[in-house]
Amino acid sequence: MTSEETQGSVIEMLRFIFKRVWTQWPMLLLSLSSLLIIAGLEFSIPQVTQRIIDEVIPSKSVSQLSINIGLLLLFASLLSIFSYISTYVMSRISQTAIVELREDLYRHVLKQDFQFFETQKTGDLMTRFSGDIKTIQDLISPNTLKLVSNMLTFGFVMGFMLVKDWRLTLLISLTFPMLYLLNFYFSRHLRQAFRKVRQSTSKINNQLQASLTSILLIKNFATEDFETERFKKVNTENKENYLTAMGYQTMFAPSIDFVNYLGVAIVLGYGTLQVFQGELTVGNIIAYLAYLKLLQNPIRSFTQMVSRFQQSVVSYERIMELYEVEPTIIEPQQGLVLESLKEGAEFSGVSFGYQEDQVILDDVSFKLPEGEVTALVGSSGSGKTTVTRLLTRLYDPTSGQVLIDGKDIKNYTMSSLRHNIGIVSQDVELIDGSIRENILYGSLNATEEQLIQTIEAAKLTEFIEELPRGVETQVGERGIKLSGGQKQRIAIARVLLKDAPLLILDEATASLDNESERHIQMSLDNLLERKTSLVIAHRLSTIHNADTILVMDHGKIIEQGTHTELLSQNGRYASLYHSQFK
Ligand SMILES: Nc1ncnc2c1ncn2[C@@H]1O[C@H](COP(=O)(O)OP(=O)(O)OP(=O)(O)O)[C@@H](O)[C@H]1O
Repeated sequence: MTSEETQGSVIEMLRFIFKRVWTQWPMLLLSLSSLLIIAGLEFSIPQVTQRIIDEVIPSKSVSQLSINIGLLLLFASLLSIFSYISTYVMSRISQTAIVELREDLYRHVLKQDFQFFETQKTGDLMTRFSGDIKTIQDLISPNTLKLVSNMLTFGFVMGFMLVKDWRLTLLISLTFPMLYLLNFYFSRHLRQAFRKVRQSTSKINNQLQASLTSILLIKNFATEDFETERFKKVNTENKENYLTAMGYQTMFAPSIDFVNYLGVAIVLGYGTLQVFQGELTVGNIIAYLAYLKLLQNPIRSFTQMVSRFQQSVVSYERIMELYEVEPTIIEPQQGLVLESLKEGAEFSGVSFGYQEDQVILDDVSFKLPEGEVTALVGSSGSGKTTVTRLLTRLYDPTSGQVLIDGKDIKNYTMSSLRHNIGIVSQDVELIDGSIRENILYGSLNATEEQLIQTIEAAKLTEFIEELPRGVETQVGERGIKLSGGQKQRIAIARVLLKDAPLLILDEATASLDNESERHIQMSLDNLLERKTSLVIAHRLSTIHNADTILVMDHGKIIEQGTHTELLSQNGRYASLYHSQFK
C-alpha cells in the first residue's frame, strides 16, 4: 500500500470515528473546552516558576512568594480537576460510540446471506468483533484526547517562544524534520507488521474455534497431539509477527528520545551563551526547558499514537471489509406479507448452483399442493437439502422461480415468508439455554398451556419429567448433554409450537430409535395432516403415505407419483425401495 493510500485510510477512519462521536457533541464540547483550559494552565505554570526565580528571589519578598506559590497551587489543582473532567467525559463518549458500533456491525453481519456464513471463518469474524473493535475503542480514548490538549499546548508555546526568542525557537525546530522522518519510516513498517499480527491472531481463533466445535472428532480419533502441533504452528507464527511489530515499536521510542535530548542540548548550550552575554536570565532557561518538554510531549505522545493509528487503520479496514459486504438475497422494496398458505408452493423450471457454472438443480419443477404431504427421495448429494434452501430463500435460483400461492417468493417480506415455514433439519441446532428456551425460540408469546401441549405432542413429557429441573434443564452448548433423538424431538416441538402452515422435514426422524420413531411418527402424522409439507427421507418406510413422492437424481426430478404408482413403474424408486426391504 502506498503512503497516499495509507493517508486516505487514516482520513477515512477519522471521518468514520468523528461521525460516530459527533452525535454526542455536548459531551465532546465539554471535553474539548476542558482541554483548552488544560493547555492554558500548562502554559502558565512555567511562567510562575520563572517569575519566582527572576523576580521574587531577588526581591526577597515573602508576600510575593506566597502569592506566586498560591497561584502555582491553584493552577495545579485546576489542572487536576479539568484533567479528570476531560478524561471521564471522553471515556463515556468512547464507550457509547463503541457500543453503538458493535451493535450496528452485529445487525449488519446477521443480515448477510447464509452463503456468507458458509464461507466466512467464524474465528476471523470473532477477531473482527473483539480485537478490531477494541483497537478502534483504544483510539477514541482519553489518551488520544490528551494528544489534542498536547497539540494545543504546543501551539501556545511555539507562538510564545517565537515572540520571545525566534532564533532559539528555530534552532529547536531543526529537530522536527528528524522526528517527521523517523515517524514516516516507522509508521510504514509498524502498519505492515500489525496487519500480520491481526491475520495470525485470526488464524489462532479459527483453529481454536474449529477444534473446540469438533472436540468429539478429536477425542474419537485421538488426534490431540496432531491438533496441538497444528496449534503450535499458528501460535509461533503469531509470536514471530508480534515480535517483528514489537521490534519496530521498541526501536521507535528510543530514537525519538535521542532527538529530544538533542533539543535539551540546544536550549542549554544556546541559552547559557545568552546568559553569559546578559541577554537571558536563569529563570528564562528554566522556563524554556519546561517549555521544551511541553513541545516534546506532543511529539512523544504523537509517536505513541502513530503506532496506535497503525493498528487502528488495520482494524478499521477489517471492519470496513465487513461493512462492505452486502446481502444478495434482499427484501423487495414494498414486500407482500405472506399471511398464510392458500394454494401451496411450486418450483417452476428452477436451476441452481452454489458456484457459477455449477449445476446442483437442473430445471426442477414440482408442486407442493396445499394440505398435502410431498416426499422427496433420492441418493445422497442429489440436491434434496438444496431444494429446501431455495424454498426458504437462503439462496435464490439462478433461473426459474419458486412460488408460493402463485407468486414468486422474492415478492414476500423475508420475515413473513420464514414465519410461514417450519423446518426440522438434519443437523438439529439448539441454543445454549434451557429446554423451555429452546422450545419457545421463535414463539416467545406462546402460553404455558401451549408449551405443555407441544411437549406432549412431541412425546417429550416422560423424558422431561425425569429430569430434576424439568423444562428448566440446561441443554448445554449445542445440545451436548442430550441424545440425538432427544435433540430431534426438541426441534420437532419447536416447530410444532411455531405452527407454520408449510413444513419441511429434512430427515426429521433420522436420529430416532424405532420406539421413539413410532411415537414421533404419530405426532408428525397428525401434524402433517393439516399442513402442506415437504418430507425428505432416506428411510422409505416413513413416507409410504405421502400424497406424492418425488424422486431426485443428480439435481433432476426423474420420477413422480404415489408409492404404489412408483413401485409399479419399476424404476428408480422401486429399486431404492427393494434395496431397503429385501
Ligand atoms: N454450501 C455449499 N456449497 C457448495 N456446494 C454445496 C453446498 N451445499 C451442498 N453442496 C453440494 O450440492 C450437492 C447437493 O447437496 P444437498 O445437500 O442438496 O444433497 P442431499 O440430496 O440433501 O444429500 P443428503 O441426502 O446426503 O443430505 C452436493 O453435491 C453438495 O456437495
